[in-house]
Amino acid sequence: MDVRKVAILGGNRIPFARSNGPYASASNQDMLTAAIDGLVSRFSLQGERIGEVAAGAVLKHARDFNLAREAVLGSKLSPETPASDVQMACGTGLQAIVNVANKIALGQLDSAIAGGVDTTSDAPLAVNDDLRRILVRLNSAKSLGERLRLLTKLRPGQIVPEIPRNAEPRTGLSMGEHAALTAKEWGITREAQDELAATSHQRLAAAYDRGFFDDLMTPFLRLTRDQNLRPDSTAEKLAKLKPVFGGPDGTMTAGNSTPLTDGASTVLLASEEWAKAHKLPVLAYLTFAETAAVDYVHGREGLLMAPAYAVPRMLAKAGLSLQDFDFYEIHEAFASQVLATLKAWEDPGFAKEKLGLDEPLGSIDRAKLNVNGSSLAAGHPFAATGGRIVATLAKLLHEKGSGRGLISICAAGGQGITAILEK
Ligand SMILES: CC(=O)CC(=O)SCCNC(=O)CCNC(=O)[C@H](O)C(C)(C)COP(=O)(O)OP(=O)(O)OC[C@H]1O[C@@H](n2cnc3c(N)ncnc32)[C@H](O)[C@@H]1OP(=O)(O)O
Repeated sequence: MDVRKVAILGGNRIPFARSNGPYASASNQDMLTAAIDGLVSRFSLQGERIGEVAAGAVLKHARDFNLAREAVLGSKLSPETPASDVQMACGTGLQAIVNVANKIALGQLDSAIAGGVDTTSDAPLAVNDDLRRILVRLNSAKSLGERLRLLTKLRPGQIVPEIPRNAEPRTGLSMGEHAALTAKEWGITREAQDELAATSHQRLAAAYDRGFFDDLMTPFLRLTRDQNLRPDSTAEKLAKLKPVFGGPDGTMTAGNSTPLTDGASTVLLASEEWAKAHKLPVLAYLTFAETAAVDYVHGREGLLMAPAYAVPRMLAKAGLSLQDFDFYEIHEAFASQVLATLKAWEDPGFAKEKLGLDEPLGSIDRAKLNVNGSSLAAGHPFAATGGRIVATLAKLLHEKGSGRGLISICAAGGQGITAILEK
């Protein structure tokens, strides 16, 4: 069977909002539907039966058991468009894109929309296990007596809801606390983290100023730009913030960590034939992808270091070196995570002991890293980050007219997902 090329035709996102800000009353469904409808109007897809929509959210209400399908039904796409949910923590958006890309490559789909959404404002609250069991049984109780018997089992302590923590269930540590351990292990300085964060804000602001996002974004609830963006960020200003992870001597602050964010993103992918039939230019092709997972539970590796393993595997399959790229899109979960990953790739010991390589991957040209800013400035609505990055990189390659870009995204659960886009 011939494997077909997978074309990226465009992306769309709503501006990202800070948690409990302008999108506080919006649900995942509202935001994902808006991100899909932005693509629909930009690419004239009203009533179109797309091959498949794949999307997901990290924090999901029970009512959203197939969030992607509900968003399709709320959108202007044909209601005959199939849809499925994907979950890989912060890798969700890119995993959804890779899933449909593989189906396009195999000829199972001609067109697809993939993406993700998250809201920490509308996070689902869980109820105590005992209370849940009682409520489920109450729902099917056959008599008043049975209902009363069940209600007498309720205890006041069971009524308090459980608020989801941004923490790893197997260690109890938050992602920030995990990242702080890795920052210490790799000797990542506060200055380097603040410098990276300031650059992210300055580059995102410059990209807005030159209209880069004009055809990648649809305003939502009156927000027209990422709310977290502070164009006047400098390393000097960031140096004044107090540590939030890693104790009083920690190097991680609210400025060099991603904020809790609400938002959604989508990407339109297709076969070359479908793109041609719809007279749509191809921005870039998705050519390789890889996933990796690390054992952070027993302390063998840092929670967010899996991309450091996925990238060398992907490069080996692609026959490329780390330096063979025009753009590097490394998701800035925390500035320290990006810097630890870059340091690992430069380290001969890591190459030998962890990757089984004779030589380290080497360093990258930092001028090519996150050239239009990344998650520290834009914010990070977990599952929406993959779509933001793919849409940004595809457009960068289209503007350049040729070249290759590398994507690297760390995810909770000790996982990582990476991809290569080419023009
Ligand atoms: C999920 C996966 O699978 C993988 C991943 O991506 S891991 C990453 C997941 N994401 C996270 O874990 C989110 C981590 N972030 C957080 O928990 C919170 O944002 C945080 C604890 C870091 C900070 O929360 P907060 O205290 O509410 O932040 P916030 O009030 O906005 O900022 C604190 C201060 O810093 C200042 N500040 C923030 N950014 C700044 C900047 N760029 N320049 C100057 N000042 C800044 C704010 O103005 C504020 O100052 P004041 O106290 O004087 O008002």
